[in-house]
Amino acid sequence: MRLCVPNAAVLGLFCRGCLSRTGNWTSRSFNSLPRKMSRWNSEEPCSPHLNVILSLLMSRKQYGTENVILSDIKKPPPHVFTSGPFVYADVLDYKHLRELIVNNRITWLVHYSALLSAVGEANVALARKINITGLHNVLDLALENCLRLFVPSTIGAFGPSSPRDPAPDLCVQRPRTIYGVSKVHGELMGEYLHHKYGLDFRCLRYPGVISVNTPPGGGTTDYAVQIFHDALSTGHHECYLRPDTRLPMMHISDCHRATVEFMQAPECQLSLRTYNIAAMSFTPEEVAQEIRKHLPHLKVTYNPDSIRQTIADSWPVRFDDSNARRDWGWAPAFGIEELVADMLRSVRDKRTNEGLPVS
Ligand SMILES: NC(=O)c1ccc[n+]([C@@H]2O[C@H](COP(=O)([O-])OP(=O)(O)OC[C@H]3O[C@@H](n4cnc5c(N)ncnc54)[C@H](O)[C@@H]3O)[C@@H](O)[C@H]2O)c1
Ligand SMILES: C[C@@H](O)[C@H](N)C(=O)O
Repeated sequence: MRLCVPNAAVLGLFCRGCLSRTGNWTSRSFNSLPRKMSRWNSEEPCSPHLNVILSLLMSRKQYGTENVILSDIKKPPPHVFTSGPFVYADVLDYKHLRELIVNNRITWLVHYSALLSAVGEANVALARKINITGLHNVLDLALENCLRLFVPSTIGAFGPSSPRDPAPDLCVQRPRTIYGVSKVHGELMGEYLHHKYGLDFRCLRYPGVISVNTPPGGGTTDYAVQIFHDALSTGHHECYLRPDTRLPMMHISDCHRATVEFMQAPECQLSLRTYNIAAMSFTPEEVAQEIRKHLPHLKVTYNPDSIRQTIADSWPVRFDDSNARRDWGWAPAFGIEELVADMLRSVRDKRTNEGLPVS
């Protein structure tokens, strides 16, 4: 049995076997790297993405190393490569994806590959290709091979005309980014194929995900990861959002647990195919204040970037996740205090292990 988690802009996992029947999960990440990640990704060509890597490693613990196949178009770091099956897979290469699914008897597919919000605006044609054409490939293959398919959506699937505080599961969705448009398209296509052909499509709208292993991927919420690295290196963070910009956020371990719990939930418990999940909402100033409880010297200056500020201003400030809580028992473990303490500990350990100074 194998679970495959393709990296939809983040993760690609293939899973051998059906979780519900066998308890085995195989994951693969299908990550295709935009040729021009320019200002966001340039210095981290080989870094693991938070969601993908962590999810994969944890999934492997739970479902068996050989049962989760990770994939990407980027070379993985050594510890990922040696942790279990890893294959090259481009979400735009339909024939190769099909070969991987057939040859490995994949039963679950987690599709993380995508270009995120800010980098998508910088390269709309590529974002359209990866986020929409890549998704169509994955949907077709899931249907053809009776796979259970997970595709993450995002707070970015909402726009300025959506209710923002809180945003419910079902409401007006008119996002103003190609990223958001592609995510709404994914939600609707998956739900259509579920209702028309019985595809076991499952989708969670993630808040901004925070992890020590996640390098900036060109998202609007990237600052909430970078601030921890800056706090422990230079002690100064320059934020590209205004200090009062409130956005929903989540610790990676809650994000991963939500995904696994949702994938394991019996179909009869699901009243929706796309759910919001929430944990906390904070502003740059609030997270800086919480960090200062541990590192009083942290200095934050603000230099709003018009593209990312406009995107953030169009997104929800809070998510209503009451349907996920009611239907399949979703409950986050991390609030802002726990998140900040854990991130500072993890970033400190990472820097120490890499021989870097810690401020
Ligand atoms: N990180 C977050 O805060 C967040 C929030 C909400 C939703 N999500 C969703 O989670 C998923 C992962 O996000 P992330 O933060 O890890 O993004 P990321 O930018 O860090 O990773 C994207 C991955 O996609 C891969 N990729 C790009 N083109 C590909 C192709 N042609 N074939 C295969 N792989 C390709 C890249 O190599 C990269 O590893 C995305 O679908 C994103 O929309 C992320
Ligand atoms: C929110 C999410 O989808 C992603 N982190 C972004 O900012 O684009």
